[in-house]
Amino acid sequence: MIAVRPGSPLSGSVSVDGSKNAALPMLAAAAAVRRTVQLDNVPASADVQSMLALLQGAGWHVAQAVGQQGCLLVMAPETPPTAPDLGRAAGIRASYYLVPALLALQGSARLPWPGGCRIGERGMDLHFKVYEAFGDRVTVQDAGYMVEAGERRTGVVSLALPFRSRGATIAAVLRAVVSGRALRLGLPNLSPEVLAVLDALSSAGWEARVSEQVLDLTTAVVPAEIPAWRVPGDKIEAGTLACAVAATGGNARIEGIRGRDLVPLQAALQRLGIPTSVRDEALLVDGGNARPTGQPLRAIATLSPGGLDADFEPPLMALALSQPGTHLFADSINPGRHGNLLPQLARLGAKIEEISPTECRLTGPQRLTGAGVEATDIRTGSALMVAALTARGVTTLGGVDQLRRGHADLPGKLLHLGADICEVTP
Ligand SMILES: CC(=O)N[C@H]1[C@@H](OP(=O)(O)OP(=O)(O)OC[C@H]2O[C@@H](n3ccc(=O)[nH]c3=O)[C@H](O)[C@@H]2O)O[C@H](CO)[C@@H](O)[C@@H]1O
Ligand SMILES: C=C(OP(=O)(O)O)C(=O)O
Repeated sequence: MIAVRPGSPLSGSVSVDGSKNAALPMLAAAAAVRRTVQLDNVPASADVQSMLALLQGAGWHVAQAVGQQGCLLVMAPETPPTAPDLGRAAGIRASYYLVPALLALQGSARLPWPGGCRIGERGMDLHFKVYEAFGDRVTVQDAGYMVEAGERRTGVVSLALPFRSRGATIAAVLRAVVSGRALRLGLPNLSPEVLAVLDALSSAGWEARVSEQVLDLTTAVVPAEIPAWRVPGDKIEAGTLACAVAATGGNARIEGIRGRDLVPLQAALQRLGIPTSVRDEALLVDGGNARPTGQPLRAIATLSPGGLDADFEPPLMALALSQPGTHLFADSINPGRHGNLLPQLARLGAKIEEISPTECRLTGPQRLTGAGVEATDIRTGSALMVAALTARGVTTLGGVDQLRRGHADLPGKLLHLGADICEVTP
């Protein structure tokens, strides 16, 4: 468990780790290109460890660079292992990113339904449409699904998604990579995580052109040198730390980010009257000079390019509890998220009006009181830590394994900024 008590305003500098949600598809992309790839800034979060174990279980060799934390070499197997071990696939959502690499390696991919955060129904129908567009055969069973590679074909594969699914966009891109075919994908997801994969592939012989409506992927000259990819800094970890700093009225420098990934989060903080700026890959949060506006925050999760990532919504909700105004929150992308988060915030005394299972409204500032709470998913855990920093008394957070799935050490980073936080054994 983690125990959190309110204390002085957070201050100082802290660096974020690489993004878990960018590292996962980048590792799958490294597997899909079937050549040695170097990846840097790979976070040590539990889901990333599971992905590495899956790659190794399927025959890839993963070598840790000596003395360089977070720097890995991913090397493709010549032949598939006789008994692949994909036992951890049900534990993470992103196991589905491995389908294209497995098709290239062994002609089929049999996987359990993806796990990850329990935040509502999480379909794979669009992934299956992608594979069928490439001529693959998909079979679904109670426990999971199987994709079998169709006959080798040539020519451009053209399809349009009905909505901008991040997972289905990555599936289409990586399936194109392993088949060596060009892709024209309508209504792609253009989140920083997808763009990070496209950027990485550009150093491995693929060229992507994107507009809001279409993603075109074509082959280009394959460079001889080993592609070296860098996982972008975790925008969600940075946003969570920014909310924590702002909630305590502190000033801090959050390093290791790309400014463009944080624009929607900065817009939300600005609306609340909390000044932020980006300089030299650092987000500066000036909570000490906040001028609360009392304006309503509208934190609506969206898959649209440049919109608010769903994973920013929980820490913003925790912050908004301390900010004047009536604030609205919605996440229809992850329909079970509010069902996890709201009851836990209620244990701290938060009064939140549920308009529907995916929309809610709250009026701040509210006085919270420490209590025993549970991290029922990654972002519920991190949001509860933000809320606990302003709650009177001690908050104990259980379910820390959930938190660690997404962040190698979020409590350590808060501690570094001066939070009164420690691990306790119940
Ligand atoms: C590992 C990872 O990066 N997870 C992120 C990813 O999740 P995830 O991979 O679920 O994101 P998608 O954009 O693919 O899915 C969005 C929604 O569409 C649904 N859907 C998706 C594909 C499909 O074939 N059928 C279908 O119904 C999903 O169940 C989900 O409700 O993006 C979410 C939205 O930004 C984030 O909250 C998650 O943290
Ligand atoms: C929902 C998340 O992850 P996953 O999709 O892997 O469950 C998350 O990162 O908050």
